[in-house]
Amino acid sequence: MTVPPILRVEGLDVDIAGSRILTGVTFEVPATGVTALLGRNGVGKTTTIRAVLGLLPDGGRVTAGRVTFAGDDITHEPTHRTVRRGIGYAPEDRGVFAGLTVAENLALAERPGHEHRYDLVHDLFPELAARRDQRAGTLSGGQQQMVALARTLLNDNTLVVVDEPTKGLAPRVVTEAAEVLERAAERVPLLLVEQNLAVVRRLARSAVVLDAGRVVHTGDARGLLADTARTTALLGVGSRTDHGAA
Ligand SMILES: Nc1ncnc2c1ncn2[C@@H]1O[C@H](COP(=O)(O)OP(=O)(O)OP(=O)(O)O)[C@@H](O)[C@H]1O
Repeated sequence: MTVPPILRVEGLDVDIAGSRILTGVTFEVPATGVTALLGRNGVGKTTTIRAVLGLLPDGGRVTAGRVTFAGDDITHEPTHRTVRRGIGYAPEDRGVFAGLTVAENLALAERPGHEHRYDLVHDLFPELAARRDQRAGTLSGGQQQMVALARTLLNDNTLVVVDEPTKGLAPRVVTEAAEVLERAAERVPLLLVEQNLAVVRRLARSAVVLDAGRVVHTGDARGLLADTARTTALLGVGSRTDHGAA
């Protein structure tokens, strides 16, 4: 029996401030494993995620197409309702409250009516348990990324969206982040925006590639990355490559 995708994006057009940013974006996220959303800088990866979550900036709107989550149309739904359906989101800027402790940052993410998986979070991130009373603003970038991920795993989400989790991290920390993402993906499907191709190679089963606001490739991630010429053509030589995910 084929398991239906957890997320389906069909023919999505998005305008921001009168400019067309996404055109006919169509892809599916399987209900298990990691799906990588790839592409050069500025091609529309974050906009795609934000459109799914109802988080487009002022002046941004979905002008055509449909987003379906677990079989339900969520296209024009407010973010709080979409999130309550079970989508966790770790944004690119991590969204950590610097003045609050680790424990307070986690508590803020608790969603009424959901089971809170502190057992899972402390198992995946023992360091956060040890640093529970430390202000989040004094954590390293890698530790703040852990807080952002931990918040998405605390509630029993059925999809977690992670935007550039390894950006700006030292190679050793990238490896740690990749390990945590790999373990998280055993529990919940991930839609992952990632420019470090070693991380993508390690984690992703399928890949969606955007270029200039359009999908230019969907399919098996490792097959794509094994084809150097195609990878270079689609992602450019400027993509961060094989640092720190081994
Ligand atoms: N608030 C906004 N106002 C105007 N244009 C925007 C806004 N947000 C995004 N854009 C434009 O939309 C396009 C896609 O941006 P987006 O951030 O989605 O790309 P990206 O693939 O995530 O890039 P990066 O890898 O640099 O994060 C860019 O041309 C960007 O300038």
